[in-house]
Amino acid sequence: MHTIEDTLAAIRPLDEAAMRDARDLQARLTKPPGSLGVLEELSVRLAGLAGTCPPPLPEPAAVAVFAADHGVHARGVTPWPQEVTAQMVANFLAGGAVVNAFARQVGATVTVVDVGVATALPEGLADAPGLLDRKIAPGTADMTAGPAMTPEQARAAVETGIAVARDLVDGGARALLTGDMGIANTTASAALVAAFTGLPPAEVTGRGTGIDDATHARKIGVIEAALARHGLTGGAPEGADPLAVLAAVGGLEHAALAGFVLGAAALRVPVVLDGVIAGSAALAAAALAPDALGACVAGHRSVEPGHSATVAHLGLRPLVDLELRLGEGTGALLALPLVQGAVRVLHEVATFDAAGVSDKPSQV
Ligand SMILES: O=C(O)c1ccc[n+]([C@@H]2O[C@H](COP(=O)([O-])O)[C@@H](O)[C@H]2O)c1
Ligand SMILES: Cc1cc2nc[nH]c2cc1C
Repeated sequence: MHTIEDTLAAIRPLDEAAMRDARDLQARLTKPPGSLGVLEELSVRLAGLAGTCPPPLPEPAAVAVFAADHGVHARGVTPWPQEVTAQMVANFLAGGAVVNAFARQVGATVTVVDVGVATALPEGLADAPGLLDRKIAPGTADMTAGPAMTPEQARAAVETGIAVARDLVDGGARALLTGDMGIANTTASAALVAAFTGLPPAEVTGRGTGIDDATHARKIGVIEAALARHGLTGGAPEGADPLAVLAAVGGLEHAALAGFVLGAAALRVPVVLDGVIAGSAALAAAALAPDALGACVAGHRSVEPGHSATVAHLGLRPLVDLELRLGEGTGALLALPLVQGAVRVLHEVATFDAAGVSDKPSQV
């Protein structure tokens, strides 16, 4: 059993010597210095994470799609019925969702982790390969009426995420990707972003799967009410326990994703984050262990305003910006070849010396 405490204790800063080696190597490769832009800094960071240069290629890759339902669904924050969470889990297991298509495109595996789906899965799916039944509760409670999770549920969900990260790495994965499925989870995400960044709900609440102006206004009001209920208006107070914030307004998938990020960081394996759900979970992970950010790569920039606020707060730069707002892990999967390419350069590109290429431009 890997507890939160063990995992936090194992998370260390990036290795400075490996990063120096990577910067030095980048400068000697047959390309103008800096010409790979953001990918150069990414390769340096992944060397620091691995503690060696070049770092291992981030492959094979594994997506974990954490699925759960939300009590706040009852407040009318999304047009979609709650049953769609279970129906999409069935679709993932049948290989018919966008996450499956994108995973096949890049050779990643998809593991669906039920941490809190409220509706029973269709007959015969309980034993499906690719499904982990780790249900902690049949959805959260309504965050406007009380805490979404008990402290025990929040802890169990974080430790489930840690265990899933460890099991995937034990199974050979060298890149972890976050995925999520949960009708109404953009409400919990926006509440977490507001709590961890201190920004007002009106600035960080988006339209999720697609909602009209009236529903959007109601969603903001619901988040304001939840924050007020839990003493989080204007942001969590200085010194607040991040686990308590997760329990107050988060989802079971958010807590599990926070654990997944912490688990990846403790194992020094890169974790490519998807959109606003993963981002809001990463805020919780970073509040628990700031050095966990060293393992995080922002795969893409989601349309959700709370996601831009999150990556700005965390100092992460999304690799892909395609106006996506799907979730499931789709944005992380699209970014994976960029992450792999960044590292492959350190393994395969010739140095000026070795290739006999002049390493200085002639003076003009
Ligand atoms: O990843 C994102 O940034 C993202 C943005 C908008 C929607 N989603 C997905 O849409 C679902 C939640 O939307 P909603 O409107 O029901 O809160 C959930 O299953 C998410 O995976 C995901
Ligand atoms: C159809 C559908 C697919 C999804 N995938 C992630 N969130 C989703 C929400 C809906 C509604």
